Amino acid sequence: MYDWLNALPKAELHLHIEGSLEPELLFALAERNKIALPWNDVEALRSAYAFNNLQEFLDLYYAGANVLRHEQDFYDLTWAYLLKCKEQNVIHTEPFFDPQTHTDRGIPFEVVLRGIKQALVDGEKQLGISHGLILSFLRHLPEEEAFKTLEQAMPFRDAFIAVGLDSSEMGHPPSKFQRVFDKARSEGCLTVAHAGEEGPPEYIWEALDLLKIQRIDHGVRAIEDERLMQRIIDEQIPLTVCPLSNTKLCVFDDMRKHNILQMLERGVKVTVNSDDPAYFGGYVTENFAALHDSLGMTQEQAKRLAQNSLDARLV
Ligand SMILES: Nc1ncnc2[nH]cnc12
Ligand SMILES: [Zn+2]
Repeated sequence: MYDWLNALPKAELHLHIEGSLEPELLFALAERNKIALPWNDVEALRSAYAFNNLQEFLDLYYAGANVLRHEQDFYDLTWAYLLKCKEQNVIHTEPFFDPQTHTDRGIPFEVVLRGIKQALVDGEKQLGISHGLILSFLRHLPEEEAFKTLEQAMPFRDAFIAVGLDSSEMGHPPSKFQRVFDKARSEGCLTVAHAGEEGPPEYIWEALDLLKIQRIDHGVRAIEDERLMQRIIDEQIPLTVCPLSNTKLCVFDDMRKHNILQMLERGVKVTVNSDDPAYFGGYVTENFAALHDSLGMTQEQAKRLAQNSLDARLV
């Protein structure tokens, strides 16, 4: 089944490029950039990948990103991810990048963007993988900081297709960023947002009504609100679901309790994605395989999920 799932043509619509930083590359970049790490070796780092919630993961994810300093580092990170896409027949990808994770450490915005974008452009030419890059704001930081980031991004407007919203969800509702998203849309950006990962269904309503998003990232808690479910089904609003992430971050305590197939059968446009594959134990194919192993996903369901990902592309 793994090989069959791997061979399915698919798009990945929810992937944080910083979350594809494998421990081996992290150590290699630390050595190249002469950065001391708090872990003795790759195995010690990997064994720290045990999380009880989103915040515990984010603390390690931001610490790991500290080894990314130069344009070439961002290029190498993105290229390694694209090679994985090639291996797993991901023919189109729409990665997020978190500029504030880097600009807050003194890395210029353009260093980050140039490295990632050049790899994506080379990936189109050399690997035949198309892309649309998404600039994601960190929601635990103030609105003002997001405005500054959008301003920094404007000279590079052609390099990305959309803005998104990620990081610590609880206590940081989409409404906090309504004005930033208004501005981004006025500049021609499409919009997506993480909502309903740990946060309540109200955050999904806000993301739809205030941020006017094209797609919901995660959205698994929509199932708690029947009126919201009806809207998502009627309007065929895509959900970018990340099964391994959801179990690693204890959104579901067991893959057998995941609601993705229940949503699929109700007519929700759900897709399968890896979120932060280096931290959660696998790329897109491993996510599909987990649904087969734990939920009995059939080949017919897998085909519909893969087709949804191709249909839900922003570009
Ligand atoms: N799953 C996730 N939720 C929120 N922010 C993130 N940043 C990276 N991965 C994330
Ligand atoms: Zn995410």
